[in-house]
Amino acid sequence: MIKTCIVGASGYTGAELASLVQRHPRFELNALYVSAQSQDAGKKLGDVHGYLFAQVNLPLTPLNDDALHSLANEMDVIFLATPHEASHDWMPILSSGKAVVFDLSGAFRLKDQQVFEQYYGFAHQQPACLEKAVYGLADWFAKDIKTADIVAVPGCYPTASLSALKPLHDAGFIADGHLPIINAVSGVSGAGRKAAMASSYCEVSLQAYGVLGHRHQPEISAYLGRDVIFTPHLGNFKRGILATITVKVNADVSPEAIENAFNQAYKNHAIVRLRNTWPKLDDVVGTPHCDLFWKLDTHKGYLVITSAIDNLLKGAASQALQCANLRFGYASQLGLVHEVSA
Ligand SMILES: NC(=O)C1=CN([C@@H]2O[C@H](COP(=O)(O)OP(=O)(O)OC[C@H]3O[C@@H](n4cnc5c(N)ncnc54)[C@H](OP(=O)(O)O)[C@@H]3O)[C@@H](O)[C@H]2O)C=CC1
Ligand SMILES: CC(=O)N[C@@H](CCC(=O)OP(=O)(O)O)C(=O)O
Repeated sequence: MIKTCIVGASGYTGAELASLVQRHPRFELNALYVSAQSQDAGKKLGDVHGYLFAQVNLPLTPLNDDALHSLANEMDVIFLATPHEASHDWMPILSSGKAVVFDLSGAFRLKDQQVFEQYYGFAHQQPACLEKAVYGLADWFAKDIKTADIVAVPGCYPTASLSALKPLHDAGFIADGHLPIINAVSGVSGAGRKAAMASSYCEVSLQAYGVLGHRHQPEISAYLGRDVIFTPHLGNFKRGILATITVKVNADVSPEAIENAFNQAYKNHAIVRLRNTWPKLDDVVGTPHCDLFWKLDTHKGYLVITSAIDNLLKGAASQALQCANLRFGYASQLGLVHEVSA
């Protein structure tokens, strides 16, 4: 069994990861960590998150310097479900041994350090780790993930957006001079578990935020290979992201060609489902899937695509596990979806 630990296990994505690893046929959940100051220190994870009651009984251990140093050689896999700053600071130690590190934060996704500082508000000081980090968009970068020692698991909005746009960009269908327009709504769990005014129950009402300045815009652009307009919205529901994306396509692009491009991109990818109707959040929440559906206006040359994911699963925890599966030589969906017989 592959020895696995989760740092930041009391948070929303960390708890989902614990649940997935616990049920996985090849990974073994060995330890759960929280910060040295954690209010949840010493509690069982199943007592903190009721849905894991009697399922995950490991305690939440405060992480100290000694543990940090030993994890790198004791573990085979370390999942970091921690704030960007903590992942940034700890990565050199955690990645210095045999463990492969899968970081759910944004600390190692953007290769351009100036852009990183502009969007994350602090200077990147781990250039060697940044150089080694591979972007973990599992259904697109499997070849690189299979040999990586550090995997930067994508953000939730970039996962929804790139899954929809990459087949079109790579096929050369997107018209030059037109930026894809991404409007996406996320549930409040995207903001994490800690209390904050903006994500407080009575304060949340459907609203755009981070307009023309959200850190996921450069992430989407960097891994798509072209600029985009990205507008996130916060919705008054707990989980899920629905992204509606409008793209101007070249004049000769037919509905059949688009269908073909999506079919080619996702054949043998059980996690991405090409739907025959507009996906709803309820179709994907609690699942590792990304659901896609689209329609082309052949007269105007505009394509509208809808992409739906669970932000805590395909947008974070289950995609991290897809990456770990790939890295250890398994099918990316192992432990995430059941095989369907014909
Ligand atoms: N929520 C989402 O939809 C997504 C989140 N992400 C990213 O994943 C990471 C985790 O997100 P999420 O689970 O939502 O966050 P939460 O706020 O829910 O959880 C954060 C976890 O990290 C721990 N933590 C906080 N501060 C520190 C610290 N200084 N050192 C060590 N541990 C710390 C917390 O425990 P404690 O405070 O008890 O120590 C908690 O276990 C973040 O980087 C986030 O940006 C990525 C994609 C989607
Ligand atoms: C609703 C909400 O607040 N969502 C988060 C995105 C969560 C995510 O994908 O996390 P990374 O920070 O790891 O990129 C936000 O907009 O900041």
